[in-house]
Amino acid sequence: ANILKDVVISDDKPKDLLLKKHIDYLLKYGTDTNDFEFCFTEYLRMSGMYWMLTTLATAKKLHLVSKDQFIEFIDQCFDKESGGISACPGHDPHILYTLSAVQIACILDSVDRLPVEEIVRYVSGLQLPDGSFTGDKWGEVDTRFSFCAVATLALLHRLDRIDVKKAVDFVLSCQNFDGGFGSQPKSESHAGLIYCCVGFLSITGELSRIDADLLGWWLCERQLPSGGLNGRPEKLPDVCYSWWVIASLTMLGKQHWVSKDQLKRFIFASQDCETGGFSDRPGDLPDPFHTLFGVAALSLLGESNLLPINPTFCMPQEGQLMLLQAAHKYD
Ligand SMILES: COc1ccc(S(=O)(=O)N2Cc3cc(-c4ccc(C=O)o4)ccc3N(Cc3cncn3C)C[C@H]2Cc2ccc(O)cc2)cc1
Ligand SMILES: [Zn+2]
Repeated sequence: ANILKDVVISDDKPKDLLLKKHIDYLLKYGTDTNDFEFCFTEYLRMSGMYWMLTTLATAKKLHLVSKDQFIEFIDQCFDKESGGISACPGHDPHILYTLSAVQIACILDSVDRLPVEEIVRYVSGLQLPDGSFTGDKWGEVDTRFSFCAVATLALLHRLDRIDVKKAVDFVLSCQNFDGGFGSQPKSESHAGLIYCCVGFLSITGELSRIDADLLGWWLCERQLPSGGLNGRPEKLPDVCYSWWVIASLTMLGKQHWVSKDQLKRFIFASQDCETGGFSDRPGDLPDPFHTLFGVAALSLLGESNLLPINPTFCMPQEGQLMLLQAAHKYD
């Protein structure tokens, strides 16, 4: 008998969304600058800020933070020489953190305060002749960076500044026989990379190029008896995979292929009722990364009191954001 790796959810776990606790968890996070985890994650600080702000915006609590501190941080992380943005001052610029910074500026309605032309030059400079993208000057190629490139340029309305056709050809060359995608041609299918490639094809208007039924089947097979979703066969369920799989299925129009109620039960059970926040699975320590992806997945599943979130950009929908920002203006 094959040993199915899964978790058992004890009955004392939360059965609904403890939204107030998550807001308090995020607002408190990073106030204690000696906190071990806060220091350990300095190298991803810009992304950590995007994860926190997107959660607050989706919970309609953006008014609890002052936008200037975030815009100033982006300015301190802007690398004039390359036009790229780093995770924190003094670190090397990278496409991951350039996207996070542009997402933060969009959420705070401050795109006009970004060095747009320099950022566009940085991103388009990372495209290789075969259409693929490197993450930074050190040259690592990964389909994650193809997604970051088109997501950044689409948010700045500058998609015309790269060779989109070649970029699409490269991503399609990373499609596997199981319908999934990996980080490079011939790499193993993985839910996080499938999200990046489906998102990339959605932004470039080429979703019709993939076999949605074959990929939809691979994605809904990620659901386990606990209701949780894993990232690959034989792996444990994890809240962040809820987002990668559900966002991909939603973009493919097949969200109904997984059991929504069982998935919500797994996500609710992954909340920490003491400190607030979501962990990767019930009983583990929470972090801002899993807190965003737990709230974002619940938003896609129609949870009340949450703004609808865009499955491709993992940001509140444009219209909702403008309403929120308008309200923010008159605080
Ligand atoms: C705790 O160990 C890790 C391992 C990998 C990373 S990562 O930067 O390569 N990354 C994002 C990530 C972040 C956290 C985290 C803890 C505290 C904070 C503060 O904001 O953020 C935790 C995990 C994590 N991972 C690892 C992971 C998640 N679920 C299972 N695992 C093994 C994801 C990882 C890759 C990544 C995914 C999306 C993204 O936008 C950026 C990076 C970070 C911490
Ligand atoms: Zn995870």
